[in-house]
Amino acid sequence: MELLDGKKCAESLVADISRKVAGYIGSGLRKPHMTIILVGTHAPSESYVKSKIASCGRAGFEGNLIRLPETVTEQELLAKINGINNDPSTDGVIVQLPLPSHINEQNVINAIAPEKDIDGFHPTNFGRMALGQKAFRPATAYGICKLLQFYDIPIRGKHCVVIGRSNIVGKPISIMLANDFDIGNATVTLTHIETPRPLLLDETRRADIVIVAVGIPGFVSEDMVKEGVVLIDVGINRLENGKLVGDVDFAAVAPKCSWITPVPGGVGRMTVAALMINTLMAYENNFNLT
Ligand SMILES: Nc1nc(=O)c2c([nH]1)NC[C@@H]1CN(c3ccc(C(=O)N[C@@H](CCC(=O)O)C(=O)O)cc3)C=[N+]21
Repeated sequence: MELLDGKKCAESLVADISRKVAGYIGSGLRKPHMTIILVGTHAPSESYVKSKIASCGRAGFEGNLIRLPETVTEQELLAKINGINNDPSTDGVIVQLPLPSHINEQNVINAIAPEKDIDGFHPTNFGRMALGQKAFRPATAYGICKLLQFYDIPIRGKHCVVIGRSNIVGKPISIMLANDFDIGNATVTLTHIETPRPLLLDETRRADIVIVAVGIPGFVSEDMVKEGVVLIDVGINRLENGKLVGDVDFAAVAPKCSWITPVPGGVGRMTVAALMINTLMAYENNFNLT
């Protein structure tokens, strides 16, 4: 069993980005600029936002955090986004999810200018991604692709089983793995929490690569996978004792895997790295650098 080390891979990608940025700044351009909007004070969001801002610092980006109160109205939030859309000093914007229940998340995502949507959540980017056009790829799915590439994990011709059908992870990663223009050309089954158990087991036990994003600690047990599987754990679950765990019963399942992502230090790190890649792309688009 070997670890797919998201921390190491992310650090290497951010080092590449910072070299490019140093070159751009050396030629007189401003820094790439990521803006994050955080509504309220949801504790996990605070921690994710902190790691994004820290990553901006390491890459030579400007990262700024706009805090809005929990009580902000949808209209006020949309107005703020509109202001950032029209501000040429910001290349990319993230509205940290989840939002308070009185705000419709899809309305907010739809309000972000597609050319600043470094999360890759806007329908325009999702559609362009699915169709093989230039797009911001959804950051977690893109980060997983980068991690598989970094470790030279073969994808072509493999049987991949994705568990979880969210718009931000399960759906896009299943498309990207199957596409012939991403890292793709895999054969993919998209399963989810309502997949009948026997059908789910049939799929996961045959899978060469399993990607799980359901948000349930210990969901993937040892009996669900075959010997030598590549296991990508997207879950981030905080237990009552404060420990961070994924969706895989790591101690029991890891010995069966050829490769597995740890939590922490796996996919979470890659999500942040992918956001940095997307921000650099937004910046390069703005300055016609590629
Ligand atoms: N608009 C939006 N874009 C996002 O990209 C987004 C979001 N909303 N909402 C929440 C999820 C989650 N997410 C993570 C980011 C970093 C880590 C990360 O760095 N995790 C560290 C540990 C973090 C810790 O210790 O708490 C690790 O896994 O090693 C994890 C998860 C981004 N998300």
